[in-house]
Parts: sequence; C-alpha cells; structure tokens
Amino acid sequence: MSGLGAVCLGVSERLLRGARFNLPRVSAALTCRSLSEGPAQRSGEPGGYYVTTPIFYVNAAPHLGHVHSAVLADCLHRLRALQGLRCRFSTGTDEHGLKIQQAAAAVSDRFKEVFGSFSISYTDYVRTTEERHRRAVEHFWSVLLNNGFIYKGSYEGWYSTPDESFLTPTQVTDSTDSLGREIKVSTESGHKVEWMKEDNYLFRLSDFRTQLQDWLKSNPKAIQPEKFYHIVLQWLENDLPDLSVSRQRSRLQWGIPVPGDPEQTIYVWLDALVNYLTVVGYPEEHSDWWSVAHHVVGKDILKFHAVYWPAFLLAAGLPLPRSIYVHSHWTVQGKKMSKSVGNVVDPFERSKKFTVDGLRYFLLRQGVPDTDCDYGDDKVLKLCNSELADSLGGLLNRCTAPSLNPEQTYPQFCNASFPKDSNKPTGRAVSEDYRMIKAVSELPSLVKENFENLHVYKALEAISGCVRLTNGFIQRHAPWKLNCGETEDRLWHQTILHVSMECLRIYSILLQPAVPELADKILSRLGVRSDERSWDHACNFLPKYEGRDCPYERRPLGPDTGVLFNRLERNEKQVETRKLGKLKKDKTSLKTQNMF
Ligand SMILES: Nc1ncnc2c1ncn2[C@@H]1O[C@H](COP(=O)(O)OP(=O)(O)OP(=O)(O)O)[C@@H](O)[C@H]1O
Repeated sequence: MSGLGAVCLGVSERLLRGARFNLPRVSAALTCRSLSEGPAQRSGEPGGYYVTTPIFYVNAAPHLGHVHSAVLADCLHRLRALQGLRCRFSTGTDEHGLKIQQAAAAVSDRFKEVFGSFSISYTDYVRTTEERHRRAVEHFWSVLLNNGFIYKGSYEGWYSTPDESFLTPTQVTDSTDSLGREIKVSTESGHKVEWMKEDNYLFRLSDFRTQLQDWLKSNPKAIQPEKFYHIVLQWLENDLPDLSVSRQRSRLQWGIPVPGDPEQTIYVWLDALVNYLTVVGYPEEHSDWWSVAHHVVGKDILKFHAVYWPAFLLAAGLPLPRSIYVHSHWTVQGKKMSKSVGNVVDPFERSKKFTVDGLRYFLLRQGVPDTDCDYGDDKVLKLCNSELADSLGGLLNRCTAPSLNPEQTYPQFCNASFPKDSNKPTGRAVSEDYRMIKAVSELPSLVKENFENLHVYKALEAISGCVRLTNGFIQRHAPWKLNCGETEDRLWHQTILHVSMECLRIYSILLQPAVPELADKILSRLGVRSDERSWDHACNFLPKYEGRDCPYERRPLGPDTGVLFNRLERNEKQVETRKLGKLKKDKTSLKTQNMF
C-alpha cells in the first residue's frame, strides 16, 4: 500500500504546490458587490453560489495560465451575480515553506496586482499562513482522525528531496551522477531520488471508491466539461490506494504540525484543499456557503479535486462540491506554458498591448476547456480586431453615430414596419430579419447553458455570430439610403436602429461576465441604467415587437466616450504608422458618417 500511496502523494504534491492564487479586492464588485454581501441562503434554499479558484503557490510571478483560471472563475461569479444569486468568490495564496517566505510577500502582491488589473471580482482571499486556516486544518484533521479515517502506518517509496515529493516506480529512471555512479532520478525534474521508508499518517482513501462512483453516477454534471467526468470515472475503475497525509517534521519543517504529534507535518495538499472551507468560516459557520460550493481548476489538479478532496469531505461528513469546472492548458509552440519550463506569457505586459478586456476575451473565446490551446500574439490580435473592434465596435458605431442617429436617442419601434406577422403588407422586414429576431431571442438560454458547462467559448461564439447577423441586418437595409423626410421611411429608419440597439443591448448584457468593461461601455452609451443589466433584462428582448412597453424607447443615449475597442497593431513601428493613418481615417469616417 505504501508504494501506491507514494504514487498518489508524489503526483498530488507537485500538482497542488503549483496551484495557487492571490487577489486584490479591487474591481470585484461592479455588478457583484451588493449580491456578495450578506450571508448565503440557508442550505437547501436556492440562490447561493460560492465559486473558488485554486490557491496559488507563490514561488514565481503569475503567468497567463494562472490568469486563465481566475478569469474563468470570475466569469462564473459574474454570471451568477447577474442572475440574482448571492455570490462569493474566493482565491488565495499557498505561502507555506521557509524557503519562499521572503519572496512570498512580493509575489503575493504581484498576484494581487494582476487580479486587480484583470477585473477579477473575488470577494474573499485566503492565505495558508493565516491563523484561521491553521485552526480549520487542525479541526479537519481531528475530525478525520476521530472518524477513523486516519491511521499511523509505514510509508515506503522513491523520494526526491529537492522536489519534496514521493514518486512511483514509473516516475523514476536510471541515470549517472557526475562521478559516473549509477543513480535513480525523477523523470520529470531530473533530480536524484532515494528509497525512503518512514512512519507517517495515512488516509483510508481505499474506503471511498464506491461512494465516489455513486456520487458521480447520480450527479452527471458534477464535473464539467463532460470529458473530465469520464476521466474521473475511469480513474475510479481502479483500486484507490490509501494516501500518506503527513511527513516527518525533519523532512518537512514548514506547514502545520499534526495535532498531538509535533514530529509530523500535515502534508501540503490536505492543508491546501481545506482553504475552501477556511474561507466560509469552517468549523463554525461554513454550512450555508459550503453547500453551494463550485471549484474551478486546471486539469493538472483534477485528481486532487475530484478524488482526494471529495473523499476527505465524505470522511469528514461534509457535503461534496456542487461542481468542479475543469479547464485545459495554454501551450506555447506546443509545450505547456509553465514557470518551470520558463515559456510563460507575462499578463501585465500583454494586457498593456492588447488591453485587459482584449485578453480576457481571447482567453475565454479561444480557450477550449476540453483541449490544450496554443497561445500566439497574432491570434489575440486577429480575434480582437475582427470581433471586438470591427464587428462589435462597428455595430455600436452604426447605432449611435450622429449621422445615423442625429437625435441621439433610443429610437422608436414601429410595429407596422416590422410586424410579428411577416405577411402584413406594411412590413419592410424580410425573412432573414425574422430569423435574426429568433436567434437573438434564443441567445440568453444558449449562452447560459454554455457558460454553465464551461464552454464559454461557445457562448461567445454564439454572441459573435449574432453580432454579425445584426451588422448584416443594418447593411441589408442601408438606413443611410432612406429618405427620412417621408413618414414610412422615417419610421422604418427608426425601427432599424431600434432593433439593432435592442440586439446590442442583449449582447452587452450577456457579455458582462466575460468582458465587463467593454460591456459597461456599450450599455452606458445605449443609456441602459445599471439596474437594467441583469440576466432577466436580457430575456426581455424587443418588447415592442411582442406588444409590450419598451422602457428604453425615446430615452437619450449616454455620453459618447469614444471608440469601443481600438484596433490592435502588430508592432511599435506599425502602431505609429497606424495612428497617423487612423487620424486620417477618423476624419474621413466623420465625413462619411455626415453624408449618411
Ligand atoms: N499553461 C496553463 N494553462 C492554463 N492554466 C494554467 C497553466 N499553468 C497553470 N495554470 C493554472 O494555474 C494553476 C497553478 O499552476 P502552477 O502554479 O502549477 O503553474 P505552472 O506554471 O504550471 O507551474 P509548474 O509547471 O512549474 O509546476 C494550475 O492548476 C492551473 O489551474
């Protein structure tokens, strides 16, 4: 058993130690603050949502992969807040380890900064060095022990001191040292390993295989996307070896000592996972929020979150998380972006280049959770230019340019011009227009479904497709060619704009979880108040067409704050050239608009 335990431990240690966040309390709040305050609903009552990221290990500066986990969790948090749920969103830092103590604070600040600048709306931040966390871990340990799931045993396996991890025989290979002597090394790190035997505490993981299988079989949505659900079920086909959950203090001085046995240290992954409980007040006040917990994790730490953590929770008599959302990795030229490989993309530097919302949009639109995706600056540039600058920005411009909308209002909708009955003779709308109306009406439920199974890219793809339809609608009917001196043309002109603005209003509400600042810019320009931006408001599309009142009609537009999203440039030289060109283009486009 000890050998198998060593396998699990080696893997889990490495994975968990890499997985941590730090946060700033900054921008969190826009739409979420009021909803995040106050207690969760009682267990069983609908309406609470507690989402977490992994806590990040502060042994290196944050890279774009870390930001990806945070942006996904942020997106879910914002979505639920928009839907009216009371929300909580936690992240934090794993700061255990004497070796990293001095650097920890600086790196921690760096994580906070990056989350601040990426509008990560966390409401709670936990550090493993906090007293409340120590209390939570000690209590959790005692519960497992008292429930009979921890026992003292002997542990044997390959051990790498620099990596502080046990390895399985398959993770070890033959090598020679500088003197030509035969040694064993870790296949992953290349560090020398030694055969170790020590007494420590083991967790009866083997007792939980059937319960874990039952949990997953009766909760097919517990792990999203579905691909990872099947991977976990597959893992559970095999026996689960018991896990070593402590280390001799002499080998691991940092961390929390085992209660009642100061010669042993609670191992890092058990310690770290409990952070999710610490945040919600464990052991005293956790039950309301804990019953509505959802984790966002990278696929590298799936086994921890989908096997070990639920087993610990079952052993402690606590509810299991409602869902575990899993994402794959960003690669660079085919290799995982990783601090140990050194091929990381700096989120600060790139956000200056591409803007925060540009990068958020790219990560969510191109990041397919089921498979790894290769990062490239060119890809960011192309996507943002085509979907944010040209398509979305173009649509906003068409709706609000003074040349087309001289009164600067949300214009009137005329039912005679766009009747529900497409056969009415007064109607000017064509079949494609009716198809567009249908697509936009169905968009909120499609987007919600895709957000909820973490296929955010599909949600954004659907929105982008609809933006194209609306641009096509304007192009098709060329309102600039209408003679607004004639009543019918004027009413149709206003209706075209009204429908386009309604579409844009829906797109922006739905885009809030993904690109909050851009969405805010559009909604503010359309004159949509902050209390009119909830998910329900997106489900009330084109009310006049449906025979209901439209609160926005005839309302003045909000102030013009400039171009929605400036086209991105390839390099500095081109930026300069482009700026000059743009100045000219802006002048020309002003002239063109005035000609409409
Ligand atoms: N390339 C990546 N793509 C997407 N997410 C990532 C990536 N790298 C890290 N993450 C996320 O950040 C978490 C913590 O990662 P970690 O600190 O281990 O970074 P790392 O660069 O992968 O480190 P290392 O490879 O050196 O172990 C992961 O569990 C995952 O959620």
